[in-house]
Amino acid sequence: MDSEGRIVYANETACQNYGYTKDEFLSMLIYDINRNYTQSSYQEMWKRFPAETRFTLESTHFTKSGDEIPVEIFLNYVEFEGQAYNISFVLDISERKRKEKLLKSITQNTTAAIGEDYFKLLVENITNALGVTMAIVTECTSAEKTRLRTLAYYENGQLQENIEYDVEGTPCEIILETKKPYHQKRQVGNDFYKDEGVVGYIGFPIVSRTGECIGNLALFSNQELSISEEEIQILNTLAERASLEIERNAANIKLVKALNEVEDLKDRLEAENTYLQQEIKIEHNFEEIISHSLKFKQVLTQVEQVAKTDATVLVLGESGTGKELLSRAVHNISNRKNRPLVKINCASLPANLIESELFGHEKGAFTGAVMRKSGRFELADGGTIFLDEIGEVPIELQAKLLRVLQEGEFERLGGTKTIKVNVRIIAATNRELEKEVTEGRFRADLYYRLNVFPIYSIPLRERKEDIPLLVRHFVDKYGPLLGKRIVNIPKSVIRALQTYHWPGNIRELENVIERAVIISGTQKLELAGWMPNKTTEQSETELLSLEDFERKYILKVLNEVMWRVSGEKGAAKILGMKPTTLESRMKKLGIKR
Ligand SMILES: Nc1ncnc2c1ncn2[C@@H]1O[C@H](COP(=O)(O)OP(=O)(O)OP(=O)(O)O)[C@@H](O)[C@H]1O
Repeated sequence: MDSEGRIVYANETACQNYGYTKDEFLSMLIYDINRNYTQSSYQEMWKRFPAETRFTLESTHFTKSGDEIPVEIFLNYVEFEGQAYNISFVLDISERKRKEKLLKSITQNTTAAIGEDYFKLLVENITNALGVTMAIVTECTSAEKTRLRTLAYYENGQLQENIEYDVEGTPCEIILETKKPYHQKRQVGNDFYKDEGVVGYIGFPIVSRTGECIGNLALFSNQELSISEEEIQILNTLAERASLEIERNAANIKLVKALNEVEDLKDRLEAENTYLQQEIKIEHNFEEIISHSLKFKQVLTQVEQVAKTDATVLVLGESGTGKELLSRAVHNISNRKNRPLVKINCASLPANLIESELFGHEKGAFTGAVMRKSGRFELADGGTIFLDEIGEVPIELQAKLLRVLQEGEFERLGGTKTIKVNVRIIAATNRELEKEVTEGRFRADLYYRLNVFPIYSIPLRERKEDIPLLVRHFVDKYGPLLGKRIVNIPKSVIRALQTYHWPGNIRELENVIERAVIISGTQKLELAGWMPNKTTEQSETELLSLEDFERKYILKVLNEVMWRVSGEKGAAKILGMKPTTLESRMKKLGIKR
């Protein structure tokens, strides 16, 4: 064409593509096929000549049938016989434009998607838009960047299972090293891909905010893979977005983890709170361990010694001797005193419930487990657990208990997650554990683990010198509660109490005093009908000769039947002997009314 826009020559291909004959062309102006031009804009363009002799433009051309075709025009300035001409080579770029349009639409299609969904949509849309064989988005599995894991993988018209692979020798390796896009139009330098029939490759680095290459976006093609600058730019933008999504994913994982931790803590606090509220309702008087007997002082010294350590403590002794009181004292003067002391009475729960009480359970672990529940070990984390009546723990559960003692870990019932706790253990029992071990009811290994620091709680009958103090203590405790002011505790009362052998120990004494406070009519403590028959009774644990035992038993029966020897309700009948035999036996044993 010339400077006026007149077409002076058109070749065969132009005629074919535009649908005009050569003659028709020669009578046409450039504006007939390029409707974007006005006379002045054509002049503007022409002004670039002759300073620039060749340049490129993108525009659209119309065919004779009215189709608008996107074109790339390579303009060339020539002078011929004193005339200036522009020779344009026109390239139909419909296909490229179509792809670009599709690629642009990916940005729109994926704006709403996040995380994994974004990656999936991305590879699917890219594969379809560019007509490549497969597309992947990957992430490095470690800081060394030797392996990549796909976050989404699309091939053969569908999403594939994610894979992980070594980067060495793959084109992805080059991207990770250079942090730049890498394009192989028709010659992928990798045997593996060749085997797969891959010839074209283009990959883009996925770079984190800190400038690190954390993965890539890669396209593989079984045909030559030509790609325009614009397409490269779009793909780069998509890779940038992928980087944000990878970071969002990582942040999400952290967030979910943190949320779970918060949930766990919340559960624990709630459970701890409920537990502590129950505990507050239970009355404690551990501040006051009443004693001045030397023997008991030694016990208290032991309590002090062991409290400072984290050692497991086993408190042994008869019922009612103050084992729980001592256990609480250990906790209260230990470094864990500001964390809870969590108690569980192993005798008060059915065997199947002890496990879930101790270790907690997951939702649905058994019928009725409608919610996840933390166990007492979790509640006691950082504090102390008091396992009362440890001798009652079913043998099946003892191994699990041993594991907590040894490793500090366990799983919730129905759960697989191992929970680690830092709990100090205090166990108490009135059973002879050694005997339980020999008889196979208690695991030896658990016994040795528990028996690290045994403390023997002394029976009251072995420290009768404490009785006056204890009586005073309980009188002062119950007097105000019962609206009584008892000032005087007669020596005779104390003496009577001291002659009794107290099988129920301090708990029994406490009950007797409470009752005495109730029945005392004056400011003087009265035992009323409690003592007479029992004061002289022998200790149950005392071993007697057969003769002494016979005497004691006959006396007991005689007392029961008001000393009637013969008759239906007489002692002889109960003892299964003739009245005369009983009388002579009484005589021999020196039994008189
Ligand atoms: N030294 C003491 N001073 C004051 N009160 C005491 C003392 N020892 C025990 N008691 C009281 O006696 C009662 C029984 O004590 P505790 O429950 O500690 O005994 P235990 O040995 O754990 O009993 P069991 O084996 O039956 O569980 C509690 O009311 C406790 O407060």
